[in-house]
Amino acid sequence: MLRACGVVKSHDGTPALRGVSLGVRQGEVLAVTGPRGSGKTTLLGCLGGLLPVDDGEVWFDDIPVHSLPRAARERLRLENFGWVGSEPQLLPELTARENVALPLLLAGAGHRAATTAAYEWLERLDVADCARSRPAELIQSQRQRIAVARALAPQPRVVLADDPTAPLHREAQEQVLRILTTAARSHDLTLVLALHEPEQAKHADRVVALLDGHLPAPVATPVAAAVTAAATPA
Ligand SMILES: Nc1ncnc2c1ncn2[C@@H]1O[C@H](COP(=O)(O)OP(=O)(O)OP(=O)(O)O)[C@@H](O)[C@H]1O
Repeated sequence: MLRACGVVKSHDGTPALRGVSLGVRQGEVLAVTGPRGSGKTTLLGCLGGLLPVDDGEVWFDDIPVHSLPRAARERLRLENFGWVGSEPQLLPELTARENVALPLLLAGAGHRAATTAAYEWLERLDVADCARSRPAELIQSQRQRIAVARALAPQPRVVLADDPTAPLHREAQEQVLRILTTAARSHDLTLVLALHEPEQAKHADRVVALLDGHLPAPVATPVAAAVTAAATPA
């Protein structure tokens, strides 16, 4: 449902993607791993219509994202894509619950339905007791859980999560990744995760590794890797 074909993208002359092709199936959890600067954020930005590509194509179902004018790309993004960044970007003047309810209200939900759904997502993310607090009153890991709730609440078709566990300690990282992947599987969302730590990719159905803006070779899926490891004599 989401495809990049030979995508090339530079930032002010700095090459970030040098001809990347990959596809993501509906409902798939794909992890993109790679060292700092390998192009993960740029790839997610191009897939999600945040960044225009310099060359190549990006398709969302049968929609050519690469050739949409900016306003149409923006609309497509708002209607279909959720984004979780490595830094929670919440509106400071709104409470946690209002932050999560906002995209639902913007999509046309009634006030009561939006605030009820927002509270349920805050509960799932284990931050329901923060519902009435404003971001400045909360710690970074609580803000990040709220940002995850905000991305999931409208149940977009695709969630792009760029190093979503960066501000969290190890135990919370595990929990947030599990919530993201479980929500994806139970709601048939497509989830693309950019991850620094390759071991976090165990939550994904498939893993690809970016290096210097290239996708050198497919990496074994966690299942295939486990089978290979089991078949290899110690
Ligand atoms: N806004 C920008 N201006 C200039 N260069 C940029 C910009 N954003 C990214 N780059 C460069 O593009 C390349 C790819 O960066 P990108 O952020 O996509 O990689 P990444 O794998 O997500 O890195 P990180 O893990 O540090 O987030 C890097 O060389 C980076 O320095």
